[in-house]
Amino acid sequence: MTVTTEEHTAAPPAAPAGPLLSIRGLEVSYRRGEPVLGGVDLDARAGEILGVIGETGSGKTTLARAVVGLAPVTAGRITVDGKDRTTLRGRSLRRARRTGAVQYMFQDPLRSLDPDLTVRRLVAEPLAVAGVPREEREQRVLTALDQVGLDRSLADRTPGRLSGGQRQRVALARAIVTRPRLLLADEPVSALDASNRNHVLRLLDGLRRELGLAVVVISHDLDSLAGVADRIAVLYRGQVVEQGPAEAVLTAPLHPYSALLVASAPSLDRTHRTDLALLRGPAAAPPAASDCAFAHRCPFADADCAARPAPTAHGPGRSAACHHAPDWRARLSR
Ligand SMILES: Nc1ncnc2c1ncn2[C@@H]1O[C@H](COP(=O)(O)OP(=O)(O)OP(=O)(O)O)[C@@H](O)[C@H]1O
Repeated sequence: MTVTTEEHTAAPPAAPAGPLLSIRGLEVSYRRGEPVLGGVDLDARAGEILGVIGETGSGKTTLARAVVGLAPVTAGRITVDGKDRTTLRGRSLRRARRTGAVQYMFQDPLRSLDPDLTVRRLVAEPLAVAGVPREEREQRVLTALDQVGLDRSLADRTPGRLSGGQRQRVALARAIVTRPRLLLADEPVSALDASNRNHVLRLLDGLRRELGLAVVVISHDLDSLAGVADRIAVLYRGQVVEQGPAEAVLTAPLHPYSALLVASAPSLDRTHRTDLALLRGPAAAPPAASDCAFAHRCPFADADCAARPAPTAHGPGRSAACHHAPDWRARLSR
């Protein structure tokens, strides 16, 4: 599949010195609830794919929604291209959304695409919202369809007459048609079969390279992030417990929870299969009151784990929030 950039002949904008997306100390609480995100720090650079992995309910969707101003941020700061988005309200928030510089691809394309609109209109909609002149829209729509490998002959179909993979491409075309700087893709392949999954992941890979996009791919499935993410952040109960280069996280996880995910992923486990029994086994006896999100499930928890572990650097761009990150692995072989 080719990803064309007919209209994007200009080189992608030079990558800014800092990250395109920067999240610091992000807290989100829904009304009367416990914080769903409790102090998240994350960065994504232009041209990079950041994978965010976590089990159901860990706060992945909330994280993406917070970036686009759809979740109640109670503390922290989110900047995109150096501009603070957490302070945007009312008209300035609507104006920022309309530009389409940050795009959020919803989890379920069947539910997020209006069933009565044709592909042409669905993809043109964000352009109309962004104020792109009508006469430019048709060409931009066709270019976006080409970019996601969707045959132009499908432009007059409605979502109900498309396959799951085609619908996901329509959602992707809608997301890139405004030439965003940042794309948040929420479970973009979870509803697809293996072949379509690979196509969509390759598309994301091509698009971020050719358009210089920062892409955040949210997934509960480590296998689908493995081939595409440059870096991976592991979310557990609203906290980033580990982040780092994908290869490092996947081959030598520093947090026991990441290790459990890696050892459980069918196509990933290479060396840690024997760890699984211990990692899945009964928790140690964590302190009665522990601020570590994982202590209640952790086979290595002890008195040290009463306090919440601060994310500690373990090399460039690598951190883990675990008191025992340096030593738990040694205990596996005992
Ligand atoms: N609008 C809301 N109001 C109240 N609670 C919410 C709301 N949206 C999400 N939550 C709660 O926040 C927590 C995190 O939900 P979120 O959807 O962010 O998790 P997730 O990791 O994306 O899960 P999944 O993989 O199942 O989509 C859950 O406990 C959920 O019930």
